[in-house]
Amino acid sequence: MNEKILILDFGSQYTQLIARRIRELNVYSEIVPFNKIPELDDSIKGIILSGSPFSVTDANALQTDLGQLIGKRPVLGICYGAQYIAQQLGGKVERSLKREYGKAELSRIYQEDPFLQGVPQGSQVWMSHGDTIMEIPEDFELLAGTAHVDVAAYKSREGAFDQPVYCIQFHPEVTHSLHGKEVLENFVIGIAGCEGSWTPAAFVEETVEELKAQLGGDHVIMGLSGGVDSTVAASLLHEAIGDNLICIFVDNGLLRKDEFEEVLHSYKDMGLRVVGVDAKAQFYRELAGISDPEGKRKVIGRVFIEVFEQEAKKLEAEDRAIKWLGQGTIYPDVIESVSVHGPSVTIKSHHNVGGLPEKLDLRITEPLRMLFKDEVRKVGAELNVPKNILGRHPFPGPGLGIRILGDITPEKVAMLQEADAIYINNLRKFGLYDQVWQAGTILLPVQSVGVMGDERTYEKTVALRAVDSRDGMTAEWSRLPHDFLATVSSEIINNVKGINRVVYDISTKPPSTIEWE
Ligand SMILES: Nc1ncnc2c1ncn2[C@@H]1O[C@H](COP(=O)(O)OP(=O)(O)OP(=O)(O)O)[C@@H](O)[C@H]1O
Ligand SMILES: O=c1[nH]c(=O)c2[nH+]cn([C@@H]3O[C@H](COP(=O)(O)O)[C@@H](O)[C@H]3O)c2[nH]1
Ligand SMILES: NC(=O)CC[C@H](N)C(=O)O
Ligand SMILES: [Mg+2]
Repeated sequence: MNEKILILDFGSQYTQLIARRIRELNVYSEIVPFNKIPELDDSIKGIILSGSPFSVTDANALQTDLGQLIGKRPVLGICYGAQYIAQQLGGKVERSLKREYGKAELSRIYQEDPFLQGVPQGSQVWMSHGDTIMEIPEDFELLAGTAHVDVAAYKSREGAFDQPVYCIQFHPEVTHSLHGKEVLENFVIGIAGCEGSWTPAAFVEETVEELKAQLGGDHVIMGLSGGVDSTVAASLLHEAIGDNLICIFVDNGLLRKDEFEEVLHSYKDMGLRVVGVDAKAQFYRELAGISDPEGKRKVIGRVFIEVFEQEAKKLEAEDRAIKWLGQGTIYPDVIESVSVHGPSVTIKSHHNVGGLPEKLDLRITEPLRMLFKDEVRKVGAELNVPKNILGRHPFPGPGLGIRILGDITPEKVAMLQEADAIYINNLRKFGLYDQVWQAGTILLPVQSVGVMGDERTYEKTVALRAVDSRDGMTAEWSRLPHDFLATVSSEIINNVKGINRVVYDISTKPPSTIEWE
C-alpha cells in the first residue's frame, strides 16, 4: 500500500461512510480506534478525526494524543474532531442552545482556500451537533460559517505547524452535504497529496503478491457457500496459489432448489478446485426433532465443523498437509469487532465456520478483510467471477433451516424449495431481483382451511419476505407490485402440494429481523 488516509474513529455513526467516500476517490482509507494511533509510516498521507456521540465537555470524553498527529501529517477534524482540536489547542467549545441538526448553508465563506475550492457561497451542508465551537485557538483562522454558527470551518494559519490542520463542523461524508465530495477530495488529493491510484485492478495485483508471499507453497482450505464474499476470496486465493487452494462446498440439505449443482458448476467454470460434499443426511439426522431457533443454529454450526474436519482429514490422508483456512471476512465484520461501542446482546448466533481454527489448528487468511461489500463485487468483476454469483442476494449459512419454523424434515425442505424457487424466479422474470436487497420464503408451522376443486384442504402457509437494506443492520420491507405478488401466490398454491395460503411479510427491522429465526 503506497498511500492511505487514516481515520481515527470516535464512534460516529458516519465513520464507515467517511472511509467509503475516500475510497470512492480511489484512495485507500483505514479506520482505527481513536486512541490506537499506529506508527506513521510513509504510506499514511493524512489523518481524519471522526465525529462522536460524546461531547468534548463530558468528563469521560474520548481523548487522543494530538501531539502524535498535528504537524506530522495534514489533519482534518470532522464535527467532534473539529470540536476536540479547538478545545485541546486553547479554543472554546460549549454545550449550546444553538443546536443544529439537518441541513444548513455555508452562507458565510470568509476567504478563499484550496480546501473549499469548488464549494460555492450558500452550499448546503449537513449538520448534527449540540456543541458549538465558540472560539478557535490562536494560530487558526476562520474559513466559513452558517446562519447559526460562526465556526463551520477553520484552519491553522500558514506556518503554524509543519503540516496544515483543517476543521469542519459539518459532515462532508453524507450526501446531503452537496459539495462534501469536493471538500474531501480537496483534503485527500489537494492537501494530503494522494494520487488516487487505488483501483480494483491495483487491489487485485497487490493482494495476489501479498498472498503469494504469505502462503508460499502451503495448502489452504476454504469453505465456499456460493455467496459473494467466499467466492471472491477464493478467486483471489486461486489467482495467488492455484491448485494449492482446496475449496469445500457443503450441501447441508438446506440450500435453495438446485443450488448445489448450479453453484458447483459455476465453480468448475471458474477453474476452482472444489470438493462438493453431500452431507444432507448428516445434517437432517442431527436436526431431527429440534424446533428451537437457537438450538437449530447451534447444531448446524457444529455439523458444519464436523464435516470440515472429516474432509480435512481425508486431504491429510492424501498427504496434503493443510496449514491455512481461508475466510471471506469483509471490512464491516472487522470494524464491528474492534468498534468503540461495547458488545451488544446476542439476538441470533450467526453461523460461521469460525469455530474451525482452534480445533484444526489452522492459520487464517482473509484477503477481503479490508473491503466493503460493493468493493468486493468490483474486485470480483475484475477477477471475472460470473455475474450470477456477484449479484446474488445474501443467503444465511444455516439456509432454509432458519426459514422452516418448527422442526426440519426433508419433506418440509422440499416443499419450501419449490415455493422459494417460484418466488425467486418470478422476481427475475419481473425484473425485480436486483431491486430488492434480499428475498426469501418462510414455511410456517400453521395450517389453515382452504377449498380446492370443491374439496376442503387443511394445509400449510408460506410467507414471502423481501427487504431493502444497505447492510442488513436495518431493513424496510420492499413495496413489491401487487400484480407480481398475485402471480407468485397463485403459482405457489397451484403447484406446490401441501401449501394452500401465501402471505407477505410487512415488518421492518427493527423491531423485527430479516430472518424469522
Ligand atoms: N454450504 C457451505 N459450504 C461451505 N462453507 C460454507 C457454506 N455456507 C457458508 N459457508 C462458510 O461460511 C462463511 C459465512 O457465510 P456468509 O453467508 O456470511 O458469507 P458468504 O456466503 O461468503 O457471502 P454472502 O454474505 O454474500 O452470503 C462463508 O464465507 C463460507 O466460508
Ligand atoms: O451467514 C449468515 N449466518 C447466519 O447465521 C445468519 N443469520 C442471519 N443472516 C443474515 O444476516 C442478515 C440479517 O439478518 P437478521 O435481521 O435476521 O439478523 C440477513 O441478510 C440474514 O440472511 C445470517 N448470515
Ligand atoms: N456529530 C458529532 O460529532 C457530534 C459531536 C458532539 N456530540 C455534539 O453534539 O456536538
Ligand atoms: Mg452466504
